[in-house]
Amino acid sequence: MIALYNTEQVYQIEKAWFAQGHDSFALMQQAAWQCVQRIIHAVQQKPQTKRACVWVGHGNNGGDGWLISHYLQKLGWQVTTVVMSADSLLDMDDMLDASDSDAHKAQRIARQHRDNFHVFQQEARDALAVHLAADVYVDALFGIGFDRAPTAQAAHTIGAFNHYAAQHQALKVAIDVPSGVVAQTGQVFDGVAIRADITLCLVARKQGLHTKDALDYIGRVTDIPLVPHSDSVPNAWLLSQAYPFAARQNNSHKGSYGHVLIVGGNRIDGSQGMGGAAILAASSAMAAGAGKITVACHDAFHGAVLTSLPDAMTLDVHDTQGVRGLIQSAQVVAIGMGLGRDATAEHLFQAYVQTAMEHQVALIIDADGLYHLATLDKKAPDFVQALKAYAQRHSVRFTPHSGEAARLLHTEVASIEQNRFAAIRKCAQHYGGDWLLKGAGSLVLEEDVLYVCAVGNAGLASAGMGDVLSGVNAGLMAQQDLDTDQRSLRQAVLLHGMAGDTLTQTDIPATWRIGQRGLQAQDMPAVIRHEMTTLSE
Ligand SMILES: NC(=O)C1=CN([C@@H]2O[C@H](COP(=O)(O)OP(=O)(O)OC[C@H]3O[C@@H](n4cnc5c(N)ncnc54)[C@H](O)[C@@H]3O)[C@@H](O)[C@H]2O)[C@@H](O)CC1
Repeated sequence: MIALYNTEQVYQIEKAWFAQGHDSFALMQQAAWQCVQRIIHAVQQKPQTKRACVWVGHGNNGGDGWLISHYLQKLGWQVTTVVMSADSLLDMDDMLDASDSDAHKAQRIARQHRDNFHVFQQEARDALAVHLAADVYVDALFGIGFDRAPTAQAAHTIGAFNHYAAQHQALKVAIDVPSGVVAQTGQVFDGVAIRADITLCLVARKQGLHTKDALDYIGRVTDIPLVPHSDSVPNAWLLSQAYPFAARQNNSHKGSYGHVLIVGGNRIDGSQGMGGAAILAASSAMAAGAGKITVACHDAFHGAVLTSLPDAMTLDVHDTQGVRGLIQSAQVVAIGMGLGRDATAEHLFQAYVQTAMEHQVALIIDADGLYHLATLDKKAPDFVQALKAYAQRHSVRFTPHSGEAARLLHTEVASIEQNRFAAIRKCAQHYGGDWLLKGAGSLVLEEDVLYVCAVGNAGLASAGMGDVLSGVNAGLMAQQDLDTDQRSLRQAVLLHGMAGDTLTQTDIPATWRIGQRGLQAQDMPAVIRHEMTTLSE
């Protein structure tokens, strides 16, 4: 797994390196030289490619850019350097002094050899355009220092970079982080960021590159580690490879693979029903290998459940005595998918979770279950505290998207989206247990270790996909013969994402292939089964 770092950690790694006596400007030179090597490698199929347009900002990322301009120039490339703002320009008559920043040293070196650059001005953008023909566009405007909404100047420069790079069909190479992407969080403000083909990530892989908006801007990421830092503990890990499954014992029976109880699929009188949520969860739990499934849903949906999944048993979700009895014999209760949000559903949720805790049954709380949990956090804090204490000793998984997480933390969705890494940690601190924060580049916090999921695609953004994920989660958790990793929350998230990717790949048999648009939750269970098989071979 690739280690992911937050920006403070990256600055810390650099600081520790300098504290050992290494020179910071030497590191910048090394960074720039290695970037140049990667750029040359990227265009090796087109040896005639020797025109670059390098856009530089005023921080150290810009320093990298000045040196990249200089080195490419030395290698015989035709280079145009575009400076974001005249404020960062040095007076070349001033002598170099000891207090010169690395970025200034870099600029000085580049300009001493060839004092030729253009300052970007939005008003004079068309006049500049004649100088901007190039095969490679290098983005050295901002790196990890970019931490807020862009100023007008920054936004105009980023916009112009994207515009002219597209006009010249240039390869777009971002140095360290595409400018406009916040390396800490993956956030992009109002779509203003460089759309890179390649991101050359310096020192350590930034956590924000793999989640949220960043996924649309990073292109292919290549690491340039520069300094050894294996002793630094990463903030998160990038998940891309599921664990293989062990073969089943010959001498086993359905009881060996666990009993999943799905509690959801309710219908509130006078409103629409949500039986499909329970059906999707149950089919997916079965596809993930659970031994037995019972679906506790509104009895209006029992026929539909049995039609689509004859292997399941059904029970009325309002039959509290019956459901409580079944909870005792289940390995896992997955509760909330289409459970409804009225007072009766809230009462059922609290009663069933209470019973699961009394009988030490593993829990997955999703969808309307999370809605009730947020309400009970205010209304019945003792219950929520008891669940938190229970989650310290037993497996409890919470699987919100940003909206549900916002409700659970009694805040706005925007504040979750601003920093999903912080939000998932807050959720776990408040409620205990293991967490999945769904969305592009889903985050998983399991046993206090943070992961970012690198599989899955926008096709999974459709109704019912969360129910499928809860089912996969429950199905894996129920199988006691599997080891901890194979039953883990991260394994469920990977399986779900991999199934989505398989369905939308272009190089698979036509019978399986579905595009991202139109991919349906009901397409998933069969492919989840296929992924399980692939992982078992
Ligand atoms: N010597 C070193 O420490 C090394 C640093 N390196 C480079 O240095 C970069 C980090 O440099 P810096 O810390 O100087 O940061 P940056 O160069 O990323 O940007 C810092 C500047 O951007 C401004 N800024 C931040 N957000 C803004 C916004 N929204 N709109 C407009 N201006 C904004 C800041 O006020 C600051 O002036 C790395 O990403 C990497 O590219 C590499 O050269 C490796 C070695």
